[in-house]
Amino acid sequence: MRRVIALIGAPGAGKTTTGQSLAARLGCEFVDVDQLIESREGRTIPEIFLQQGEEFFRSREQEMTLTALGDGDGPHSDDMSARSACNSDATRIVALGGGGPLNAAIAARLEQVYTVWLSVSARTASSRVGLNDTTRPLLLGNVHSQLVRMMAQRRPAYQRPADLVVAADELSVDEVVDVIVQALEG
Ligand SMILES: Nc1ncnc2c1ncn2[C@@H]1O[C@H](COP(=O)(O)OP(=O)(O)OP(=O)(O)O)[C@@H](O)[C@H]1O
Ligand SMILES: O=C(O)C1=C[C@@H](O)[C@@H](O)[C@H](O)C1
Ligand SMILES: [Mg+2]
Repeated sequence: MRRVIALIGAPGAGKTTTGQSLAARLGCEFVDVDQLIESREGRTIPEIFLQQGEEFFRSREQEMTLTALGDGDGPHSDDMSARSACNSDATRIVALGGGGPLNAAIAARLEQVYTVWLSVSARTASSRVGLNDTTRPLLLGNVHSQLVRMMAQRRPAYQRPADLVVAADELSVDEVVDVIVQALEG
């Protein structure tokens, strides 16, 4: 049976970067849900928010996330341009969008896969996304204060499904991958 490892956490936590690196280390498939949505929609996430609003984005996010987290037999493989080359189809790494775990259907599915919460402080997240980020519609304005508010609100949704919590403030990408691999082997 296919093993799915889901990476969750705030914007800037490192889901995409860590997911790519973990997939390379394990030699397996990688899917980034944000990239999948952009590729399926043929436009960027800020464009989707601007043109059709957050509600539309969230419904696409639910659909794409459930597809990515699916049981491995779904129609995912051939048309997921965001996946990386892999030499094993036993495992798939899925990096969710930052808001994915707030959705009830996604939260339920996260209970059935191995979920890793990349936990960082708002300070770390804002230094990583940059104070003038324009690619994340929910952070427009004061990035740091938006992240403080968002992360306080989301903490339970990240905590609940997590099989592994990686406190990633002080860790390099390689070190985060080491922690995950050790937990998977342990
Ligand atoms: N452990 C780390 N140490 C230092 N920099 C990191 C680490 N993880 C990620 N980064 C850097 O932080 C930035 C944000 O990382 P990334 O895009 O992977 O975050 P994300 O969780 O996918 O964010 P989003 O939810 O917005 O997609 C990137 O520039 C990345 O190189
Ligand atoms: O935190 C969020 O709600 C979001 C994070 C990004 O990954 C994107 O999914 C989108 O910008 C929304
Ligand atoms: Mg990302």
